[in-house]
Amino acid sequence: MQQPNILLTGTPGVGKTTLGKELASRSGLKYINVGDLAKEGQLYDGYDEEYGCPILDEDRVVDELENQMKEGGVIIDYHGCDFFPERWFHIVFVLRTDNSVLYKRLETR
Ligand SMILES: Nc1ncnc2c1ncn2[C@@H]1O[C@H](COP(=O)(O)OP(=O)(O)O)[C@@H](O)[C@H]1O
Repeated sequence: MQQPNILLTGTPGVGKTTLGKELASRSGLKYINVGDLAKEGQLYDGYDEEYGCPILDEDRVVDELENQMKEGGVIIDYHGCDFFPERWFHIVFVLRTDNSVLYKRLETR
């Protein structure tokens, strides 16, 4: 039977990376941080001057991940989710935390 694909999404600082890595180490599933993947492969399409960050090339990210997602057993970590094909995931977790907690966490970034 194919192993599940899991999406962990939610606002930055909410705990996706922490949970994703822990889950991967306990389950043997593969953890993929989309931000890191984009950085490694330079999967960008321009630069956002307003936010001061590169713009993710969503189509190239999807192409890059397609084969692994077909195989299964992948935990995806990303704060966005609207550009991922729905068919990829067996379950989606939207992590949430109190805004005051989040604020303190993001202050240190
Ligand atoms: N369940 C948790 N309880 C307390 N602190 C947490 C928890 N999950 C994550 N953190 C802390 O919050 C910060 C942000 O977590 P991180 O996993 O990097 O979030 P994200 O990947 O969503 O940006 C880190 O300092 C981490 O140690």
